[in-house]
Amino acid sequence: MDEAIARLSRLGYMGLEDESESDSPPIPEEVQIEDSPIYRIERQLGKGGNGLVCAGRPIGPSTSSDEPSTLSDEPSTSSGQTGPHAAEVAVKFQQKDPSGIEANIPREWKVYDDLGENHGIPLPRVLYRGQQGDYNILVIDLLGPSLQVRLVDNHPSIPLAAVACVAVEAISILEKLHSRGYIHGDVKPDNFLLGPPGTPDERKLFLIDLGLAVRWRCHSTGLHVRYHQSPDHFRGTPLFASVHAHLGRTSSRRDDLESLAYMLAFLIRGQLPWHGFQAEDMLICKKKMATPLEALYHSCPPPFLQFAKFAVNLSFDEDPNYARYISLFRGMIGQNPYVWPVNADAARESIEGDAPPKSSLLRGGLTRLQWISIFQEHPPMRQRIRYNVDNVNLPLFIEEARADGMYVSSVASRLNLWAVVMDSGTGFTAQVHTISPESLPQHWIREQWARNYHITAIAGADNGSTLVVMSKGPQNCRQSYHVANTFPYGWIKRKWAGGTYVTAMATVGGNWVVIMSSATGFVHQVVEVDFQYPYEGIDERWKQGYFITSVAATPDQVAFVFSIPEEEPVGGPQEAAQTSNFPETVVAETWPRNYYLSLLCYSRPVS
Ligand SMILES: Nc1ncnc2c1ncn2[C@@H]1O[C@H](COP(=O)(O)OP(=O)(O)OP(=O)(O)O)[C@@H](O)[C@H]1O
Repeated sequence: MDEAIARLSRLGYMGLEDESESDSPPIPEEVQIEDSPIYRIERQLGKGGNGLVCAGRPIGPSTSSDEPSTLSDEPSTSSGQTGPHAAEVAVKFQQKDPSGIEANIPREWKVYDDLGENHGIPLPRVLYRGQQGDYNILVIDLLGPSLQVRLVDNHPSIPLAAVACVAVEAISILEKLHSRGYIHGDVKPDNFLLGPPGTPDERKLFLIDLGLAVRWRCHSTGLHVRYHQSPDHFRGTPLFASVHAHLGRTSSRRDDLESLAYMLAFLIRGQLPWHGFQAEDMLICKKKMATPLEALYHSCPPPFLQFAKFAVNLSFDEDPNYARYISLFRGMIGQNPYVWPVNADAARESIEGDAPPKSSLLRGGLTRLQWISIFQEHPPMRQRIRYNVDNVNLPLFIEEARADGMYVSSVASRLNLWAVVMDSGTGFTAQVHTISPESLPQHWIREQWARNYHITAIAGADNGSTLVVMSKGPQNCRQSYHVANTFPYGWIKRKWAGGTYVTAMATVGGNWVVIMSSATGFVHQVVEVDFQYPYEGIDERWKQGYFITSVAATPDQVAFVFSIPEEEPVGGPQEAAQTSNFPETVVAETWPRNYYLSLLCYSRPVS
């Protein structure tokens, strides 16, 4: 993904001062780019993470007699005259990359280019663009106030029907943008503007700011982009971003619609339950996931809740049923939409779609994670499993199974008792284990490393004690571990770059412990981190050929590591189960099919 377009921890509101302001070169008093007229910069219209937008008035003639080249079929709001009565334009200043490393063309320009002419989306027309001094400058149609200004800042209580008008128009605009292969990526009240006051467009809704727009459909193949998650990559405005955006998932059409659902709740309520943690985008994400939609839309007319349910339950590459969403609001707009400050043309245009609502909801508040077990097909072998084992009985069980030719393959902990999986198909030739009462037994691990043992399983108890299992064979490897109180994705990524992969993972007393090894037999690895069981991420990764090779969870967060093995593993696809009791009955059902428990993890339910 393009790093240059990521905007972390953005303020999200026009009017808040940006500390970097003083470092920016001064905005020119006059602008002339390419063959444009000379524009006098008159006043600031808004300020975003990407630059400054000002009103400009043409005061001198264009150096060319040609009309400005236009990129849209929308009616012009500029008259072509110069002087005090000439129509104003909006001038967007974006500072050039001082390092000169980034190509000096803002992403937004490329998106406008790609959309070409006659795109049919209500965006401001691009009149001119070019560079002057330290700035990339885009001259576009001047529009009117944003929804933030028109409906929130200047309107103590917005009629619900007016918000319904916004809903239908915004859904229709997003549908048009999506149909051109793009998603907006930053849906929020600041980015929807009404037309200029006093013009026929004054109640028409426009979308601005394509700075974070990305393609959801590949230009050349027409295929949906591939699913991926980079947990450290956030783009958008935290207040309105979808939970998938917070979690660093590849953007798709559902993200714009989920942001729109939050925007509508914001217009109705004037704030959102996660207001106040703007900088801490992961806290916002947690709060979003923990807030039932029924609470978010409490005492709102049902169409808003219904739309939000549709939006947050869309899967990654599902086609949104825009016509159906619009039809939800039709009854609210009433017979005479002209009384509202925003047109609702889309409510009249659309016809209701037929697709029934999905019955299985992907989200609706936090799920209580408990036992997560992963099963893998394997040529017939012996497997023995014990759970609720205390520190005294653990060595006895392990010795007994060892005497029968089995080694520990996986361990987990629940309520300070251990669960142990032992089987005859590990390929290990020797094994040792220890229970350390507090944190990681670093000294013991180093001793075993010196004896050519490697960490092959690890579990942590709530009381901080750690069970570490180290094994020999079938091949030697170098290992390193990392302990952190947040999921250490940055460290993992750095180690991936050095050719090592995650081979074991646990959480101990709230800390993540991750073990990475060389010579793993993996050729690629990705992670899936979520605040609930990531059904969709697991399915997508399985479809892409990955296998789950590690899993661990805190009470409210779960991380899966997926790997592509060097050699195709023997056996069929993996299976995963999520159960509140120890998965004994699942095991009883899978063993006769030669599916064996390969990974196990327990997450304390959230109380
Ligand atoms: N064509 C326009 N007419 C009138 N005002 C505009 C226009 N374009 C932008 N603005 C004002 O400037 C603000 C910032 O514009 P824009 O979102 O394009 O900039 P940005 O730097 O990409 O912002 P952000 O980081 O918030 O996305 C808008 O919220 C709006 O108030």
